[in-house]
Amino acid sequence: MKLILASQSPRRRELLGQLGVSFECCPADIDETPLNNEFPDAYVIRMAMEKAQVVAAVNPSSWVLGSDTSVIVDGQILGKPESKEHGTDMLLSLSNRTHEVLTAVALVAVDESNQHSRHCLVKTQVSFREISQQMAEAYWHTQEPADKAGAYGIQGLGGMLVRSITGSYSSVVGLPLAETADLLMDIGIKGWWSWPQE
Ligand SMILES: Cc1cn([C@H]2C[C@H](O)[C@@H](COP(=O)(O)OP(=O)(O)OP(=O)(O)O)O2)c(=O)[nH]c1=O
Repeated sequence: MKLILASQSPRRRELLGQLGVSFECCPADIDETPLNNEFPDAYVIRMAMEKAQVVAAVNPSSWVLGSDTSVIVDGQILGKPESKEHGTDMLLSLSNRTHEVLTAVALVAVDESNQHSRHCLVKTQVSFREISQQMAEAYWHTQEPADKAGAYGIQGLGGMLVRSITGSYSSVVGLPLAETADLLMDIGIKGWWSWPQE
């Protein structure tokens, strides 16, 4: 069965490519507003499922992979920043402490009237150095934080903010590779681990 990545994120495309699977991309446009009092775990799983479901609905008999990454601090869900002030405030709220990055991955397939699905949730702890107001503003002006949850990118200039990480690096960047490979193996999609050895 065909695999479709329900994402517009170049990082997710690159990460999924690292598994050596064949896939197409189709962005999923959904409302990413958390529900009232929605717990972070439930929120990211719901987002990943909805992204996969909207694309699966118009692509029957394909497996569709949706994913969502959010930064959690003091129980608050930090998505992507909406303005410079929002972005710098987000970053400063992460200064000199540890936060959690949650990434959910969902696989959905629709055939006739049945929906098949499975998902996983990966939690990673990230500890930041102290960040000054001046540093937060300078980082905002690099344009790197604008499209990233928590207003930073561990894989870019934002890497110098990170003192330590416990968990999955690829999950922080947007797609946990080991866990995604587990889900794909489970539905029989082959990656580089199945390539011929000649
Ligand atoms: C914390 C962190 C997040 N991110 C990114 C991963 C996600 O792409 C993004 C969080 O937003 P998401 O809503 O998870 O994803 P997206 O809108 O970029 O893509 P799509 O919904 O189409 O799949 O933040 C990094 O690239 N580096 C980081 O260090």
